[in-house]
Amino acid sequence: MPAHEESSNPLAGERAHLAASRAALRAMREDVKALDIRDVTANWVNAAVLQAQIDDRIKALADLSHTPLFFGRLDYLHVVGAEKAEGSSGGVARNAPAEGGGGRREGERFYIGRRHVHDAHGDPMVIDWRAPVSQPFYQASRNNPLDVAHRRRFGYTGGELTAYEDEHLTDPAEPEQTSKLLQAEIERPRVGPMRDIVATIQPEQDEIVRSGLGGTVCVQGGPGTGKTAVGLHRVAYLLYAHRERLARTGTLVIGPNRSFLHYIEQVLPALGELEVQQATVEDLVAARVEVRGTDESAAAVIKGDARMAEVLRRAVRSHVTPPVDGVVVVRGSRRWRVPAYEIEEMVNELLARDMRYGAAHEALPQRIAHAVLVRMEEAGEAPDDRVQNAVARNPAVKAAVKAVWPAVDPAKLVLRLLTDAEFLAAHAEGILTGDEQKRVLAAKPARSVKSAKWTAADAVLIDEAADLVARTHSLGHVVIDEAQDLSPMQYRAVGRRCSTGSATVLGDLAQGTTPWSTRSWEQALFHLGKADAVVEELTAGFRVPREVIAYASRLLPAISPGLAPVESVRETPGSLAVRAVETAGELDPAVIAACEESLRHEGSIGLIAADARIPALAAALGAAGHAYLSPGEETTAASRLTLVPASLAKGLEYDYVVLDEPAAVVDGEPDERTGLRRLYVALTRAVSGLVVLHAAELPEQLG
Ligand SMILES: Nc1ncnc2c1ncn2[C@@H]1O[C@H](COP(=O)(O)OP(=O)(O)OP(=O)(O)O)[C@@H](O)[C@H]1O
Repeated sequence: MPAHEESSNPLAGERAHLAASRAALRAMREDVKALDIRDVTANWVNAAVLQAQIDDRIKALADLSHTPLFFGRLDYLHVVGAEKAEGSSGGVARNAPAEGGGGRREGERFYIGRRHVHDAHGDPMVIDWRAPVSQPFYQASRNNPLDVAHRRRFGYTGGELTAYEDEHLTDPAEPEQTSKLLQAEIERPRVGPMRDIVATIQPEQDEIVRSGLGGTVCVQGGPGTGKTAVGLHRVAYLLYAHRERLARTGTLVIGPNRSFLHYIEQVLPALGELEVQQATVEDLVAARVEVRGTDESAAAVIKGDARMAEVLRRAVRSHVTPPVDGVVVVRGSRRWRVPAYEIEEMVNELLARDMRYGAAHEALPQRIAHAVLVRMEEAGEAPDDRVQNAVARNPAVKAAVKAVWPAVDPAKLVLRLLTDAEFLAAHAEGILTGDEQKRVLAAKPARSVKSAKWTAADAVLIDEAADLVARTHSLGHVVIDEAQDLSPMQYRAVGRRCSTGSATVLGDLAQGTTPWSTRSWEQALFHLGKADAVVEELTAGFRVPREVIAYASRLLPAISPGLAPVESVRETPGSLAVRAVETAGELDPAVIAACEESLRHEGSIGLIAADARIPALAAALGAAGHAYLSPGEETTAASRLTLVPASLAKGLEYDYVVLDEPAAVVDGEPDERTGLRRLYVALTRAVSGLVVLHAAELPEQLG
């Protein structure tokens, strides 16, 4: 396009670049589809593997009509060095800026989007937001323009490019303004699953997203500060910057429950990342036993306490017994004897090493066999490796190992600890008080691993024991969302899944609602095995309107003294209404009326209530002819109302929230502080408006 056209009608110029980029993406896809792999693959296994990779690539190259191919543009002042321009996936979109009147080519222009697109010559048309050259799109400011003369943000309606917004960062005459496109993005109604925020990541969020793979980052942030969004974008970034390594080692996102995982599961695919596992902590540890029971909270707190790790370590090690007799191995006409004291030395040496119990169990027969071989050599024989292996498998050696260092079954071990008071006492001595021991002992001891009613906390203990026996496989990176709710033992379970990798820990101390919830991030990171992690804080709120967050923040002194309230970026006057009804009987009709009022607006509606109130409200909604969804079910334009038990509200958001009877939400928890925290979570789910309805008195802390 000629330069004069660009300057006289910028939108047309940008649309032309969009159309050309789309055509280029289509061509890239066609190229991959046309690949003929028959000649390059030697056998059908290779062919199948290659074909699967090609299919993934075709999927990744799809042009999604509702996700804009690019959302920003940077015009650099100078030519960008190759090392900065190149991300791990190769080239970058580099176009010469339209030549001005003098036709002088200066810096370079980059279009920034979700993925890399190049034209038929391999020249880039759109560059990935994760490439180093894209970072100034998020970070450049008037104070520090990072060599960017001109930043442009694009606005879309449907799939159409309809608006743009310019900042001339090096022009002192241009006044500073907040971006209307950012504001519009934040206020866009929230129908459907969680969306990516790639076009509007804020500078302090970007810093966390791009922090290196080597280190663990912990983010403390109040409701709606973008912790979940940041964690998911960080995975996408790491997969871009370290794709090969992470493809080998794997990545995992941990969330509090299934409905939450459903809510977030679309974000990574929208960013082109399909290979990230998602699970709850229960999913991770429940692979070994089926969880069918529940604990009293006092028992669960003790089982989740880090001291249990030491009890388990002692219990596992207690299986090692000093040898009484030596070993006599008979081979042919000869007998070889390894005396007890020598086996004891081997055992002591294995105990002194930082070795898994099971690995030592495997090593001991080889050590004994080696001692036998030494004797054979001394006697003039010339045994080889095969002889050593044969000796290691000799029944006498096996019997000795069984007596000295027997195999340990993790589930059986935990079952014994939880059912055999003497066994527990022997290993918990000096660690758990007598009272604590009584609390963890099962009321109705099960006979077998199969018949036991394992609880979630038991499964974590078994996982710990299993790790003492055999090292748990570590992934390359793990993101833990709503981390404040994990027990120390759960942190350990997650920590061993990233022992050789790194983690992103996301949470809010004020939203901890488990009896064992995190009191300080330093402690949590210690249990995770990442004590050297940095703790960052996010304070700008992108969800909850100012009035609503101010109301909810009245609870902070009671639930998390010392935490600063979130600074909302959203001024929405009239977003909060608190209404009292005279009698309990009037509550349900008033709640239904408030839902109907909210339904008149665009966007999703969440009716949040104490878990115990859900059946009554479900019936009332039904009687009034309103269909409703459960949390995690996707809202659509046709079906926008979700009935949310307070216990499942964490992490979710709705455009309009109707909150039923706060006192019942508080009373639904075992203690007042947990109740108020649950209420804080419920009060902070609304994007546009919150209506609080109550027949009972409001908790005084809200007063
Ligand atoms: N930079 C941003 N641009 C646009 N929207 C954003 C940005 N950051 C966060 N948001 C939006 O704000 C909302 C809240 O984000 P998110 O759920 O990640 O917050 P959170 O800190 O995890 O909240 P909670 O503590 O309640 O779980 C989401 O709708 C998210 O898309």
